[in-house]
Parts: sequence; C-alpha cells; structure tokens
Amino acid sequence: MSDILDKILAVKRDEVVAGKRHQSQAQIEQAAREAAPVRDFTGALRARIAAGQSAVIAEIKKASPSKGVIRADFRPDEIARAYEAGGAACLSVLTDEDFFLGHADYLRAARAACKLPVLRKDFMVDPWQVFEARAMGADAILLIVAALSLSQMQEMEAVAESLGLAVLVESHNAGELDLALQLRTPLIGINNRNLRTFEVSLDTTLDQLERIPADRLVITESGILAPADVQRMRAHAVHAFLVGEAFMRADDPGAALRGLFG
Ligand SMILES: O=P(O)(O)OC[C@@H](O)[C@@H](O)c1c[nH]c2ccccc12
Repeated sequence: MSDILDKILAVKRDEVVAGKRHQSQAQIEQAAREAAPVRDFTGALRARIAAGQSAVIAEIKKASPSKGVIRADFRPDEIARAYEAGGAACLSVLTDEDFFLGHADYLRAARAACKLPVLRKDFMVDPWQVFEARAMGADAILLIVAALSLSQMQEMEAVAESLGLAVLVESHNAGELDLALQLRTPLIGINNRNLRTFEVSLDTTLDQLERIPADRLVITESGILAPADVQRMRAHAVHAFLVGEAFMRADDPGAALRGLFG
C-alpha cells in the first residue's frame, strides 16, 4: 500500500518535471548564482551551543498531513521576526504547497524579514530542487533518508556544497542513520515522527545517540512540545532542536519559543 510519504514523493517528481519545463538547468543555475549571499546555517547552530544555549531551528508551518491546519492566521514575515526576537538560531520554512500549505514565497518573505539562516523544508528528490532552493534564497536543505538512495543523497549534497548550502540529513532509525552518517554534512537530524505512520516518540532520538560520532551535531526533530521534553534532551546532551507545532499554535510564536527554551 502506498503511504503518505510515497504520495508526497510522487507529487514532488511531477513538480520537478514541470519545473524543468519552465526553467532550464542553465536558467536555474543562474538564478541560484544571483541569489542573495548564503547565511551560515551550521555556524549559527554551533555558536549557540558554544555559548551554552539551545540551538533552535524554529519552523514556519501552516499545516501538515497529520494535524491539518495548525495556524490559520499565517504571516511568515511576522512569524520570522517573532522567532528572531525570541532567540531562534535558524528558521525552517515549509515550501511544499500540496501537503503542508507552504510556498516558496513564504520562505522569501520570512528570510527578508530577519537576519537568520533559513532551511528550505521540502521533499528533495532531484538535484534541480537544490538549485531551486538556493534560487529562492535558502541557506540549507533537508535530505530525508527514507525518501532517497545513498547515491541520490551524495549527489544532492555535492550540489548543495557547490552552492554553499548546509545540508540537514534526516533519519528515523538505525538503518537510516547508517546511511546519513555516510554523508559529509555534520548536521544529523533525528525525526521523532515517523513520516509513514505519523507516530511520535522522543525515544527515537535517544535510541540513536550512542551511534553518532562526537564531531556531528545532533538535531532532534518533531514532537518537542513541553519544557520537560527540552529538559529530557538536554539531560542527554542534545542541544539542537527543530520545533514547529508548539510555536505555531501560540498567539506569539516568539514568546512561545522563549517559554519553551528560556
Ligand atoms: O511540528 P513539530 O512536531 O515540532 O515538528 C517540526 C519538524 O520536525 C517537522 O515539521 C518535520 C520534520 N521532518 C520533516 C520532513 C518533512 C516535513 C516536516 C518535517
């Protein structure tokens, strides 16, 4: 049976075909070259951790397949400013339209409204999307191990490196982590939510920790909702977090960030 991840990936492949018809490889490469200079995503995370703080990637997400609409009053520029004021290290912006009600314009608006480095949160299936990410201003991309082969990830990582983009590689279990660790990127995301079943458990992160070499930066993703969740991660020396829903449901996402991590 085809699950939600397979459905999303099928749509992504169609989007890439349509995108390539609209913009040639030469055109997208030129657009990527002409984009505003890259902001240092990895450096922003490391600086927080070096200062003894949590490094928070704060997510701008209107909706998700598992939760439906999370935030009806959705103004990415205002949210970006609130996150910056609330102490976020970086932003993550959903650009997927069909499943997360995201948009490339939301990334552009959020990035223009603040000084933070921005992750394009989408489902990458083709190197073309890496150029596209840079062209829309992104400073980092996500590679989801569950969606890709090692050689696809290596190819997209090489394109990202050539453009100065950081790479966050996301795994969910030991087998995926083994593949993630074969990439060069230091940014190792562990998604506490299974993208196929939507099941969430913070043990997902804790179970993988001992297998991750000390020179990599572990980012726990999804399902961080309460200060106790943050304490639990800190107690296991996990200091980088990717958080969306807990902030998106709050009237003031920046205040919610301070409340969770302050
Ligand atoms: O809203 P949450 O539970 O705080 O999770 C944020 C983020 O981890 C989640 O949106 C996410 C993690 N990996 C993804 C891959 C695709 C889309 C979304 C995601």
